[in-house]
Amino acid sequence: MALRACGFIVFRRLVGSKPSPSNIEYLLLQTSYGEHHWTPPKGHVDPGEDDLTTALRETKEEAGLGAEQLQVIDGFVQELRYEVRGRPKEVLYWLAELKDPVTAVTLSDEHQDYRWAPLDEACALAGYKDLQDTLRAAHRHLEAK
Ligand SMILES: Nc1nc2c(ncn2[C@@H]2O[C@H](COP(=O)(O)OP(=O)(O)OP(=O)(O)OP(=O)(O)OC[C@H]3O[C@@H](n4cnc5c(=O)[nH]c(N)nc54)[C@H](O)[C@@H]3O)[C@@H](O)[C@H]2O)c(=O)[nH]1
Repeated sequence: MALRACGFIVFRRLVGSKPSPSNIEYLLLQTSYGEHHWTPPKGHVDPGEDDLTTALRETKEEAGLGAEQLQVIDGFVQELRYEVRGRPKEVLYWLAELKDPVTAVTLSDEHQDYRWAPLDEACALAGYKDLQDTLRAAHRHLEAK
């Protein structure tokens, strides 16, 4: 059976700026283990847990951002499929805006750094083409709104 993880592409709009896609920054977290790769907050689905509940729980655990601080954006969810140590993995990402853009991010031991990055920088940090495509799809979704 495939590993399954769920998370949120969290974005914020810069303070004092007009609502425009060019003023958007995406949150990426850098793991404190392995290759120190960067991803949005996400993690494995616990047995019996609903996918969206996992995404919210992991975002709280890994970034300190709770459901009350996030506005989930309608009509966006993306599924990534890749292999981890020879096993297939599925990752579902929803999209959410941090309501108060100056809210502090609080990391857990799983991550050593975080970055609020505009689209191009976020894609450069993400590295993986499927995650880059997902970030770009999220950006297009926000531009179209
Ligand atoms: N010491 C140690 N401990 C680890 C390690 N590994 C895990 N732990 C432990 O597990 C806990 C994490 O538990 P959760 O938070 O619930 O899970 P996730 O958030 O799902 O986190 P993971 O890190 O398991 O999974 P991925 O992010 O998926 O990375 C796995 C590999 O997939 C590649 N990869 C990553 N992203 C993409 C992508 O978007 N696209 C593509 N194409 N490829 C991608 C990349 O090659 C990467 O190396 C930690 O607390 C540790 O205890 C490790 O290497 N060393």
